[in-house]
Amino acid sequence: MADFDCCIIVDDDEDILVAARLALRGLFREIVTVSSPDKALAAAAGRSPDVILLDANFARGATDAQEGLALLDQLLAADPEAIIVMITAHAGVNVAVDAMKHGATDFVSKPWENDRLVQTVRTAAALRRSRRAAPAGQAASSNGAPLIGSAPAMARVHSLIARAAPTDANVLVLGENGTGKELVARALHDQSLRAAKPMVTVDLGAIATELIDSELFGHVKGAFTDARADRIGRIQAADGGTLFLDEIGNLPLHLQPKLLTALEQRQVTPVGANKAVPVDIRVIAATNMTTTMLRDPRSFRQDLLFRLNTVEIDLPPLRDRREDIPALIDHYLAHYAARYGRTHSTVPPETRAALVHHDWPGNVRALRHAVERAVILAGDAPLTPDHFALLPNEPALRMTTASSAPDLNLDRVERRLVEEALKKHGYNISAAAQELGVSRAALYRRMEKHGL
Ligand SMILES: Nc1ncnc2c1ncn2[C@@H]1O[C@H](COP(=O)(O)OP(=O)(O)OP(=O)(O)O)[C@@H](O)[C@H]1O
Repeated sequence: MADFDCCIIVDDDEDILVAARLALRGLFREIVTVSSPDKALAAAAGRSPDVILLDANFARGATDAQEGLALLDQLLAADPEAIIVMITAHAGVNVAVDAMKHGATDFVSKPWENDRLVQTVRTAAALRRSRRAAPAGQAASSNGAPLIGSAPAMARVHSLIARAAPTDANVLVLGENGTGKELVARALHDQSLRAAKPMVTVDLGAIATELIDSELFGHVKGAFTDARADRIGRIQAADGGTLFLDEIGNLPLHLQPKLLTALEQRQVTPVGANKAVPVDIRVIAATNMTTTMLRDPRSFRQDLLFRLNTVEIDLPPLRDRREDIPALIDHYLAHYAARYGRTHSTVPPETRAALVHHDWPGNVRALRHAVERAVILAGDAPLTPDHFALLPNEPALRMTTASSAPDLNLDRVERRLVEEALKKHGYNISAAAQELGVSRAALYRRMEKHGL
């Protein structure tokens, strides 16, 4: 089941169109490729795509991205909510910065790694989805999805967001996977004085360790074997706006002093460059590390922590705020019923009780997936706990026992393995993905598939 509806890819290079289509086909029900700028507007107008992947340069040999930026402006004028990811290439480092300033959501540099392309586009598409999901007036942020929750711990979160957002203070968001850390980051940015500028996300759990340095700080041509062109770092791309460092706990210890220096001196030096570039950013970081792990200097430098956590927002796990579960169910029920053309408007009381009683180790993300799955499976019949495929609260998962024949159903075995890996690693997605031998993005796909 593809996660999103439609992606439009605009590029004059057939090879890029084919490569991008192949890489992204698992994410979208429909992928439309367009090879000339003049057809892009019509393609977008008719479809309301989740993401438009847009090449910066069309005219052969052009590197100044004028055509791409002009088209970016036109697409955004036609749909100010459009989510556009710019494809930048041999162009100077400024193209990515310019694109973000013109309103692009993100950028990918050619040649890309498929996993990274998928991750970037998935994040962008999720942003589009959350913008659409926000009913007018309910949004916690000007254009983000609503952060639902009125339990006392959430009231504190809302109040901290409101107070911290308009300041330039760095914010550290703590919480288990799926508790809404990214949503909080988005709300902070949207309610900040930097809202009109980009929020650039770096998911440190999704980038291979050896690439983090150049991803954050950029590099100059020739800095290392694969550095065939200058590449802008994400810190620089966030200039004027917000840098969201997701899964900051995955920042390798040896790069922590470099980030600290960049934050203190407000400048970055791309790998291989001899000149620093000034940057003006506000940093929001998030992690699922426990406070104890975070305060352990063997895993995290305390001086960097001190820089990042001027304000700390602690998101409670869903099992500690069960009173919010009914509102979350209703919200996602309305959302998915509309999406799949179903008539469900409520969840019967006994089903609701089972959902409130469930521990939700995957937190709100898992609840959201469970509701989507139930809406799909139930058709127009009343929703029962079975439709939500809840696993017992106390895990008693056994692969096989001597007395029972092994269950070799591939789908169920996969679900069990994913579930076991998640539990073993306390729902740390990066660690579970590593143990399973798949990328983080691939693990997310399987979690969604199995409603975990
Ligand atoms: N309070 C909430 N109200 C509505 N939806 C929520 C809430 N919290 C989380 N969600 C939804 O749950 C999903 C996961 O949220 P999000 O990505 O922000 O979590 P996260 O803590 O950043 O997860 P991870 O650590 O795994 O990256 C998203 O689809 C988000 O919209």
